[in-house]
Amino acid sequence: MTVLVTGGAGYIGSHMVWRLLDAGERVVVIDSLATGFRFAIAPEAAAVFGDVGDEDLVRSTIEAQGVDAVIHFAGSVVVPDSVADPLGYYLNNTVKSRSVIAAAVAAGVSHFIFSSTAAVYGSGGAEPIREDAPLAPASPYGRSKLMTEMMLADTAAAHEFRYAALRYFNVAGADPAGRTGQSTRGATHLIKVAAEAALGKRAALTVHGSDYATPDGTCLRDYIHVSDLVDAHYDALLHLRRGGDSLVANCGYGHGYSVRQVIEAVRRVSGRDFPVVDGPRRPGDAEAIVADPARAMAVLGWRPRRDDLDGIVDSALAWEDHLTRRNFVA
Ligand SMILES: NC(=O)c1ccc[n+]([C@@H]2O[C@H](COP(=O)([O-])OP(=O)(O)OC[C@H]3O[C@@H](n4cnc5c(N)ncnc54)[C@H](O)[C@@H]3O)[C@@H](O)[C@H]2O)c1
Ligand SMILES: O=c1ccn([C@@H]2O[C@H](COP(=O)(O)OP(=O)(O)O[C@H]3O[C@H](CO)[C@H](O)[C@H](O)[C@H]3O)[C@@H](O)[C@H]2O)c(=O)[nH]1
Repeated sequence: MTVLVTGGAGYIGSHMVWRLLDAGERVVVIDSLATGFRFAIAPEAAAVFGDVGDEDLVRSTIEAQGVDAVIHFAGSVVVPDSVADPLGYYLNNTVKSRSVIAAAVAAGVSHFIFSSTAAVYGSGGAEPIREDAPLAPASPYGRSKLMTEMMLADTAAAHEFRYAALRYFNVAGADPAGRTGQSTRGATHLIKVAAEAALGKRAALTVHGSDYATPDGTCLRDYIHVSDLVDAHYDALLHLRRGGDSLVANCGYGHGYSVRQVIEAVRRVSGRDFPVVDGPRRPGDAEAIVADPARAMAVLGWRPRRDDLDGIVDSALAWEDHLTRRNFVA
C-alpha cells in the first residue's frame, strides 16, 4: 500500500512524508513546486511534478502506485493573500481539491485526509473552540477550505469514501532530526518571520495590529509543533484503515500565545534582539483562536508530545540556521 501526499514538497507535507517513511509506508508525492522545493522531498519517496488540478494525472498516479490513501496538503496558505486574490484561492484550494477528491473516488481510494484550518471558525476568542462551534470564516482562505470540507462530507455520503478533515491551528517548528523545515520564500508566518529577524535575515518584524481586545492588544493563536501535527495525520490514517468513521478534528494544544509573547520567546531562545515595529491590522486576521483538541485525542488516540513554545521556536531557529549555512535565499 502506498500513500499519496499532495503538496509533499511543502512545509507540512515534507514532514508528513518523513513521518510515513519512518513508519515503513511507501509514499508518492504530487507537487507543482509552486511554493515547495524538490530538495524537501525525502529521497525514498516517489515524486511526480504536476498540478493536482489535473485529475487524470492524479488518477493515473493513484493507479500506477497502488495508492490506498490520499493526504491532501497542496494548496495556497496565506490568509491576507486570499483577501487580495479570492478567485485564485477558490481555484487552488476548492476547485482543485474537487479534482483530487474526484480522482480518488474514480480510482476507488476510500481513505482521504484533508488539510483544513482553524480559519473556518473565524474568531473564537481565548476559550478553546470545539468542532461543533459556529463556522464563520473571516477570509476567503477559510471559506475556500470550508467548501472543501463540505465536498468531502457530501462525497462520503454518496460513495464508498471516508475522510478526516483536520483543522490545523498555527503550525510551526521543524523536524527535530533536522531533515526538513519551513523553507517558504517570502514567508508571512509569525514564527518563521521572527526566526528570520533573529538571524538577521530581516531588518525588522512588524506587529500587525496592537489594538485587539486581548491582554496585550495583539492576536492570540494556538501554535502547534509540525511533528505533533503530522502524528495526528498518521493516527487519522490508521483510524480510517481500521474502518473508523469520517471525522472533522481540531489540531492544536488548547492554549494561545499573543504575537508579543511569541516575539519574546524567539528573543529568549535565540539570545538575540531584533527590531519590532507596530503596524496596522492585517486584512482577514481573526482576533483570537485556540483549539479544543479533545476529539482528536479521544477518537484518534492522538497524544501531542511537543507542546512547548520554546521548543517549537528552538526547532524553527535550528532550521533557519541550516538554511543560512546552505546559502538558501529566502
Ligand atoms: N502552515 C499553517 O499554519 C497551516 C495551517 C492550517 C492549514 N494549513 C494547510 O496545510 C497545507 C500545507 O501548508 P504548508 O504550510 O505546508 O504550505 P506550503 O506552501 O509549504 O505547501 C504547499 C505545497 O503544495 C504545493 N502546491 C500548491 N498548489 C498546488 C497545486 N495546485 N498542485 C500541486 N501542488 C501544489 C506547493 O508547491 C507546496 O509544496 C495547505 O493546504 C494549508 O492550507 C497550513
Ligand atoms: O510578521 C508578522 C506575521 C504575523 N503576525 C501576526 O501573527 C499572527 C499569526 O499570523 P500567521 O501569519 O503566522 O498565521 P495566521 O494565523 O494568519 O494563519 C495560519 O494559521 C491559520 C489557522 O489559524 C491558517 O490555517 C493559515 O493557513 C496559516 O497561515 C497574526 O495575528 C498575524 O497578524 C505579525 O504580527 N507579524
